[in-house]
Amino acid sequence: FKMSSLEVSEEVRQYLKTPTFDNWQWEDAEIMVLLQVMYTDLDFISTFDIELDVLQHFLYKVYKRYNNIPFHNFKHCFCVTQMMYGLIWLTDLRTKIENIDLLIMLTSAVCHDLDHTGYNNAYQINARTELALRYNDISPLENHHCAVAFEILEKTESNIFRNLTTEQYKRIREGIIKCILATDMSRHTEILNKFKAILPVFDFSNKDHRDVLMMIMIKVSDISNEARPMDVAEPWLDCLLQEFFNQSDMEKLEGLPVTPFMDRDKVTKPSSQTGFIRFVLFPLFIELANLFPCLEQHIIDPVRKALDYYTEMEKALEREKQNRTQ
Ligand SMILES: COc1ccc(NC(=O)[C@H](C)Nc2nc3c(cnn3-c3ccccc3C)c(=O)[nH]2)cc1
Ligand SMILES: [Zn+2]
Repeated sequence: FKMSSLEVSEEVRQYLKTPTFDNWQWEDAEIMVLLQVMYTDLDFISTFDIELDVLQHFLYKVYKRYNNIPFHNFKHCFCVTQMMYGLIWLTDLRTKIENIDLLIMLTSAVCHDLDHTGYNNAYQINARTELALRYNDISPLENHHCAVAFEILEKTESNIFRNLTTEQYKRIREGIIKCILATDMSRHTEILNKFKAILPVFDFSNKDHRDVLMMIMIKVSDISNEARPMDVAEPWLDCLLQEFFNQSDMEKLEGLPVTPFMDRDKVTKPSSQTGFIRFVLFPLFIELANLFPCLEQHIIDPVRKALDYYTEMEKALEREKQNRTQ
């Protein structure tokens, strides 16, 4: 199935800018074209002199370097990139920050989980894997995702930045490293607190402020499944738990410490989500909505609905358990 970017209707181009976009309706080949459309519709092709065949080469190399695992696969890369793309349009960010920072944000989202193996940093460190050894236990996965991104960009035929100045390339490389490394959830509180501290005096002309905002935006995009309609979000939770259970099964086999929220004998779907939404998702989304109030209706209201849905499911499970024990 070959869908050239010319065949994407105006209706799909508009739908692609909304957080309700349903990734499950599209095949990988179509998703490749939708990613291309994002670079085109943000005017990156003309602004940064990106040749279409180089962009296609880049996206194809990226596609090949994502693995066939339940959650951190190419479809996740698309969801994160599509959410980032939607946020850029919803917040009208193009009028607030430079194009080169938008290019950094979109490209970071595309590359942010490259060659993820389905085993998180805790596993890499506990199992003393090659990645943990190579990166001295410091965000081994995120360092690897970023290194793979620049391996792809080193090749002329897939280097979408090849027509930029050395200065521009240096700035893009610094920005992509910052954004991808920020997706390590062990740094969640550090980054959120930095953002909270500058919010009252946020200044778009301050580079440090923009850097923190870019990290917050990729973090929001990365864990934003529950901001999507339930029939788009729920399958993602099944995929996530599948990957988590694969890891905890392996940890049990290898006698390694097991993370509680990954243990199939301890986790239920509602229990993993109600805590995550209340203590991780809401605080993060609320801070971003403090800067862009329009996001309240687009990403906070849907998450409130998701919390109600999982809270109800949790109560139903509780009632069922009590009936069984009586
Ligand atoms: C502070 O570090 C954390 C905090 C929470 C979690 N994960 C959870 O609480 C549970 C398993 N739920 C969850 N985790 C999620 C979601 C989306 N991404 N995501 C995720 C995936 C891989 C690694 C980390 C996270 C947060 C989601 O909708 N739910 C994982 C890491
Ligand atoms: Zn991710």
